[in-house]
Amino acid sequence: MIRLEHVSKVYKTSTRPALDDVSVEMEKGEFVFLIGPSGSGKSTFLRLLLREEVPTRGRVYVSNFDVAKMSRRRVPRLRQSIGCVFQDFRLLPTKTVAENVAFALEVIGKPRNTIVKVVPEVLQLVGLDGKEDRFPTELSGGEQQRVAIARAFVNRPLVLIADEPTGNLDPDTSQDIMLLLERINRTGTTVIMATHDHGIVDSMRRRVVELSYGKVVRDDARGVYGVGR
Ligand SMILES: Nc1ncnc2c1ncn2[C@@H]1O[C@H](COP(=O)(O)OP(=O)(O)OP(=O)(O)O)[C@@H](O)[C@H]1O
Repeated sequence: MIRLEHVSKVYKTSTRPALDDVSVEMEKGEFVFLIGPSGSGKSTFLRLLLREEVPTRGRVYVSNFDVAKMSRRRVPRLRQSIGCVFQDFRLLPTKTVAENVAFALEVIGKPRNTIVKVVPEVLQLVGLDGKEDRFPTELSGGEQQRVAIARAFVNRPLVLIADEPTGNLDPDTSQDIMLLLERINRTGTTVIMATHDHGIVDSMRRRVVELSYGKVVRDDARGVYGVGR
C-alpha cells in the first residue's frame, strides 16, 4: 500500500537531511504510529506521501502511484485517495458542519444526490448527528476534530494521515478520537498517525515506527512509545 525505498530529503535551506535513507513498507489496513522527537522527520514523511514535497533521493509508492515520479496532473488523484487530519482541525469557519464535509465532495465533482446521501451517514459514523447545522466555533475541540475526521473519511480514502490529531485535546477527548480512528481503520483504511502522545501509543499497542534525525531507528509490530526510557 505504502512503500518508501531509500528515501532521503534534504530541504534547500538545510544541510542536514530531514529524512535519511528511509525504507519502510505499510500494508493495507495497518494502523501505524509515527513517533520521534520534534524535528525527527515525521511531517516530512507525511508530506512526501501527499506529494507536498518530493524526495531528494529514493522512491515513494502509495497504492499504485509512483508518487515522486508521477506527473503533476495526476497529483489530485493521489490526494483524493488520502484523507488528512491535523492538530488544528482546519475547518472552514463560515461553513456549517454538514457544509464542511460536503465541500470535500463538491471540490472533487461528486454529484449532489451522492453528497446528500453520504454526508449524514458519515456524520452519524463520527457521532455528530444532530449537529450538522452548527458552525465550527459552536463546537468543542473534540467535536471539531470529529468534523475533520468525517471530512477526511467521507470519500473513503485508502489511507488516513493524522498529524498530531490529539495535540489540542484533553486525555478523555483524545481517547474518544482514537476510538473513532480505530473504527475507521477497521473499515480497511490504512491509518498513519504522527504523535507525541505516549499514553495513546502505549495503550493501543499498534505498530510503532520511530524516527530519529531522519532515520528509522525502531519498527515494532505492537510497540510502545519509549523503550528503556
Ligand atoms: N520547509 C522546510 N525547509 C527547510 N527545513 C525544513 C522544512 N520543513 C522541515 N524542515 C526541517 O526538517 C527537519 C524535519 O522536520 P519535520 O517537520 O519533518 O519534523 P517533525 O518530526 O515532524 O517535527 P515536529 O514533531 O516538531 O512536527 C527539521 O530539522 C526541520 O527543521
